[in-house]
Amino acid sequence: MIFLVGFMGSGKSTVAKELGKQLAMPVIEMDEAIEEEEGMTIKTLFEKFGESYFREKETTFLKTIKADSVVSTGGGIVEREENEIPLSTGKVVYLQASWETIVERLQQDTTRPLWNGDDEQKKKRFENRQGKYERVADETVVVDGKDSDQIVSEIIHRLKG
Ligand SMILES: Nc1ncnc2c1ncn2[C@@H]1O[C@H](COP(=O)(O)OP(=O)(O)OP(=O)(O)O)[C@@H](O)[C@H]1O
Ligand SMILES: O=C(O)C1=C[C@@H](O)[C@@H](O)[C@H](O)C1
Ligand SMILES: [Mg+2]
Repeated sequence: MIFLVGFMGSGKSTVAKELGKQLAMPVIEMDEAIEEEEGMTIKTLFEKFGESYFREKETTFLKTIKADSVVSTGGGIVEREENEIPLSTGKVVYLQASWETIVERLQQDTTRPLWNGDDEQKKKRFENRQGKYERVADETVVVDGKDSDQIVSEIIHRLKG
């Protein structure tokens, strides 16, 4: 199992697709799976039931993953300490993006419920998460200025070595 972790916009979904292809492994997109299960977008889920409801679903879903796969986790997977147990059953790869890269990529985004409010609030969340991603990571790959092919090659190289 390979778990990709990182902040919103770090490229987990994009990289997971390519990595799955190259390693011939199935890809699990946690956000999409939860949206399917709940029959609504994450944005609506947050609006209707709040963040803690979503976190509950996220933890439950994470625990059910059994197949050897590339898992694109939600950006907030490190918000709950108990998620570290299922994460530790696989290799955790942290896609580390700078604040500037995240802002550039998500400038126009309106789909992510926690990508709202003022910049200071968003940056605080970003900074607060850094240590948490590092704590769960087996490998950290810096993604700034790299395309997804480069990132995928680097992940494969690291996991082999
Ligand atoms: N290496 C890259 N270089 C440039 N743009 C990228 C790269 N990887 C992803 N992107 C772009 O950045 C945006 C966010 O990428 P993506 O959805 O893969 O992030 P994510 O980590 O899955 O985010 P979330 O945690 O919110 O699901 C997308 O518009 C995507 O096309
Ligand atoms: O960073 C976060 O807390 C989130 C990231 C997304 O992947 C979604 O899981 C959701 O929007 C929450
Ligand atoms: Mg994603």
